[in-house]
Amino acid sequence: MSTDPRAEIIRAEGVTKRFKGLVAVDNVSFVLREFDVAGIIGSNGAGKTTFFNLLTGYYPPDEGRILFKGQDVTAMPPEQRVDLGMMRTFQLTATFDSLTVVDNLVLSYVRAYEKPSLPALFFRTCRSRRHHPKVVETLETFDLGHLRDRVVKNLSLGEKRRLEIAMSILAEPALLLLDEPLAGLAETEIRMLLDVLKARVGRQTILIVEHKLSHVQDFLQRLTVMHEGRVIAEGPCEECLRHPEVRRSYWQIATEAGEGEAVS
Ligand SMILES: Nc1ncnc2c1ncn2[C@@H]1O[C@H](COP(=O)(O)OP(=O)(O)OP(=O)(O)O)[C@@H](O)[C@H]1O
Repeated sequence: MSTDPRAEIIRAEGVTKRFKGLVAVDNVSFVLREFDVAGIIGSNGAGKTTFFNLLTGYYPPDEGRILFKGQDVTAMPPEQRVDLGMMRTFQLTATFDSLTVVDNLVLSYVRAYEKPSLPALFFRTCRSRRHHPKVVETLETFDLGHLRDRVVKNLSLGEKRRLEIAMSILAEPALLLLDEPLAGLAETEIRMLLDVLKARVGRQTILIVEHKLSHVQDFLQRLTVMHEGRVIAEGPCEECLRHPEVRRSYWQIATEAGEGEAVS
């Protein structure tokens, strides 16, 4: 029994997911508490994205269960989990590409705070919320002001990813899940995004799947390392990276992250 007084945000209990003969996630248990900022790493095919998909409801587990803020959500579809406060980004971005940047932010704001009917969302509410302080502040924080009226399909990958994360943070979800948020970004964009994420530490519960461990290591409080569907190490980053099985299975990424001495 844990003595940590912080509220539990998400708990996975012995979850397993099989694809035909392949066990993609193998009996994984995992807990995140309020304001934890945690990362999941693992080599290609380790099961990270499948585990994300189990947490967020894109797949039902074959075994085990998922609890969100104490509620069993194992059979709940993704959109209902979003309504409960679980928000994720994707490796490939998920934005409304035929709308402008500001209208994407407005949709995120309205969905999170006003929950209108769909026609109201598009025809009435949007225009009147373009100057809402939360929307304006988010444009500034994410350096999206100059792109405010740009149609999203004309943005670069980095700009789109920034927008997607801005949309998620604007909604202030109880749990923010980021699937490789830095993939495909230039160094300056990475630095900008990391500054925004660091500013959320202590204010938001965040789970990040990220290959570029060196970038996120200094603000992750906890790391979970997966290999062939299993959790092989969990705890503070340095401790995990010293773990013998991690050193065996994960040395390429650890080396990329500047951990060459520790794992050679
Ligand atoms: N829909 C699916 N159907 C069949 N097999 C799948 C499916 N999704 C994932 N897999 C397999 O499950 C295993 C885990 O994949 P997953 O994408 O979760 O790993 P990952 O750690 O996220 O890898 P990467 O870092 O390459 O994204 C892999 O062997 C993959 O081929």
